[in-house]
Amino acid sequence: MEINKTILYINFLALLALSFATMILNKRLRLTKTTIPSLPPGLMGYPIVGCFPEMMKNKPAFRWIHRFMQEINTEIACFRLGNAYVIPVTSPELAREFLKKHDVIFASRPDALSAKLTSNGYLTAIFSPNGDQWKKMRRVLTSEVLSPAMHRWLYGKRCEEADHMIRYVYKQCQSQFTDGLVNVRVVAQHYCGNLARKLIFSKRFFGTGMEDGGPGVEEKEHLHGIFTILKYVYGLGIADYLPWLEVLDLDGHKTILKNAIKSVRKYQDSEIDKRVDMWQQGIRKTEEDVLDVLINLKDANNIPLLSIEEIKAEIIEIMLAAIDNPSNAVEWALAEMINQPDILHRACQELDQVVGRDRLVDESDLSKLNYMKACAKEAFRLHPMVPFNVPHVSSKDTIAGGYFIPKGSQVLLSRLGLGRNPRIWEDPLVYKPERHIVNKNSEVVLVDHELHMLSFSTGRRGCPGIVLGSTMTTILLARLIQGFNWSAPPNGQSNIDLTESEGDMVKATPLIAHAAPRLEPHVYLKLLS
Ligand code: HEM
Repeated sequence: MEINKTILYINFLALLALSFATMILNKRLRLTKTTIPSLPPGLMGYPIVGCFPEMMKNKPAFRWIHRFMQEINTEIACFRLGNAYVIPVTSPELAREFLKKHDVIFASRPDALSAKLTSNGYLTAIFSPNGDQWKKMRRVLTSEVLSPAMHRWLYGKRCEEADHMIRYVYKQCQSQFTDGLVNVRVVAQHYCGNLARKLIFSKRFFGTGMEDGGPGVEEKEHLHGIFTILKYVYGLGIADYLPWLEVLDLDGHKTILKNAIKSVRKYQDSEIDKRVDMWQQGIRKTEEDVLDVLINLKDANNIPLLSIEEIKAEIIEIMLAAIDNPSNAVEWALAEMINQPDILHRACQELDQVVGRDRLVDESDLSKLNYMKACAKEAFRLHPMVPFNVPHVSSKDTIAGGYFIPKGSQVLLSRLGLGRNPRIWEDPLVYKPERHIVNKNSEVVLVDHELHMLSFSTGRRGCPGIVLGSTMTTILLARLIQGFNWSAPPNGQSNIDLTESEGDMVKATPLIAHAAPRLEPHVYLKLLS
C-alpha cells in the first residue's frame, strides 16, 4: 500500500515535471515564432539625449540624416532624439504602409514646443494631436474654408491677385531702372502672400504697399515672419525633443520662433480684433471673406463655434499652409525651364493653343493645360519646399516594413528622399515634366496619393487644401509664362544657377531673370487702366 502510494506520488511528480517542461518548451517555441522584429537600422546615440550631439555637429540635420541613410543603403531608418524614435522614410511602399495601411495609427502629431507655440497651445488643425480639437478645426477647414462652394465664392479675389501680379511684373519690365530684370522670388511670394491676405482679410496690403504694386514694409515683415516660422516649426530643435532644456533655449529656436510669431500676429490680430468688433457693433452685415465666415460659424446651440483665439491661431496656420509651397515651386520651375528652352517653348505653345495671346490665362483654362501642370508637379517632385513631411506619430506599437515601430515614434516621410528616389524615378535629378504625362487623355493632377512623391500627402492628415494649392501654383506659373518671355540675365551668364541652399531646400540665390511682355499690348493696358 505504502509502495503504491510512493509510486503514485512519483508518477504525479513526473507528470507535473513533464507538463512544466512542455509548458516552458511551448512558451519558448511561441516566443521564437513571435519574436519582436527589430527597430529600423539607425543610431541610438547617447543616453538621455540620443543623437543630438551628432546632429549638432552635422548641421543641417536633414542632409546628415539622408547621407547616413544612403551610406547604409536603407529607405527607412531610426534615430533616437531624447525619448523619441524619429523614423525617416524614403520609400513609397513604406510610406503607403504608414499613411494608407496604418493611417489610423499614425494620425497624430508630436507634442513639440515649436508646434505648441505656433498653434497657441494646439488650437489648430495641422499641429493638433489626434483628438476632438483636431477634428473640429479640420472640419471647419474642409467644410467651410476650403469647400468647393467657398472656392467658387472666392474666385473673384483670386483673379484680382493674379491680375495684380501681371501688372507688377509688367511695370518692372517697362521701368527704366530695372533693365527688364525681375526678382521672381519676390514676385511669387508677393502673389501668394497677397492672395492669402485677400482671401482672409479682403486686403492685399496691411499698409499702403509700394507705388509699383510691390510689397511694403508691412508685407515684407509679415512674409519674413511666416517663412521664419516655417523654417523652425518641427525644425528638429532641441526643446522639441528635450522639453526640460526649454528654458536654456540652447539652439535659439524658441526665441526666433516667438519673435516671428509676434511679428505675424502684430498685423493679423489687430485686423481680426477690428473685424470682430464690427460684427458685434452691427457695423458689418454681410460676409465677404474667410475671416467673416470664421467669425460667424455657430455650433448646434447657436453659440460661436470658434473662440477669437482659435480664429487667430487658425489664420496663422492658413498663412503658413498657403504661401511657401506654391511660391517655391514656381520659382524653381521657371528657373529650370529657362535652362531648358525646349520645355519653356512647349509650355508656351500649349498656352498659345489653349488661350492665345489676346487674353490672360484664367483658372477655367487650367484643366486643358496638362503640360503646364506637369511642369508644376515636376517642381514639387524635385524641389520640395522642405525636406520632410509634417511628422506623424504612432498611437500604438506597430510592425511596418517588417520593423518594430514603438508607440510614440515620429514618422517623417522624406519629401526629398521620395521625390529623388533613384529606384522610382529615372534620372531623378533631371527636371523632366513629361514623366508625369501618362497618356494624352489622362489629366495631370498635382497630388500623388500613391506617394511616389510627396506634394500634398494623403490619408486622414493629408492636405485639405489640394484644390486651392494646385490652383494657386498652376495659375501663377501659367500667368508668368504666358505673360512674359523669360531669359537668363544678359550679364555673360547663359544659364540660371540652380544650386540649392545648403541649410534648406530653396534655390541658393533668388531667381532673377529677364522678362519681356509677350502678349498683345492691350492685355496689359487693360490692367493698368
Ligand atoms: C501647393 C500648396 C500646398 C501644398 C504642397 C501642401 C502640402 C501639405 C502637406 C504635405 C501636408 C501634410 C500632410 C501630412 O501630414 O501627411 C499638408 C497639410 C495641411 N495643409 Fe496643405 N498644402 C498646400 C496648400 C494648402 C492650403 C492652401 C491650405 C489651406 C488654406 C492647406 C491646409 C493644410 C492643412 C490644414 C493641413 C493639415 C491637415 C491635418 O493635419 O489634418 N494646405 N499640406
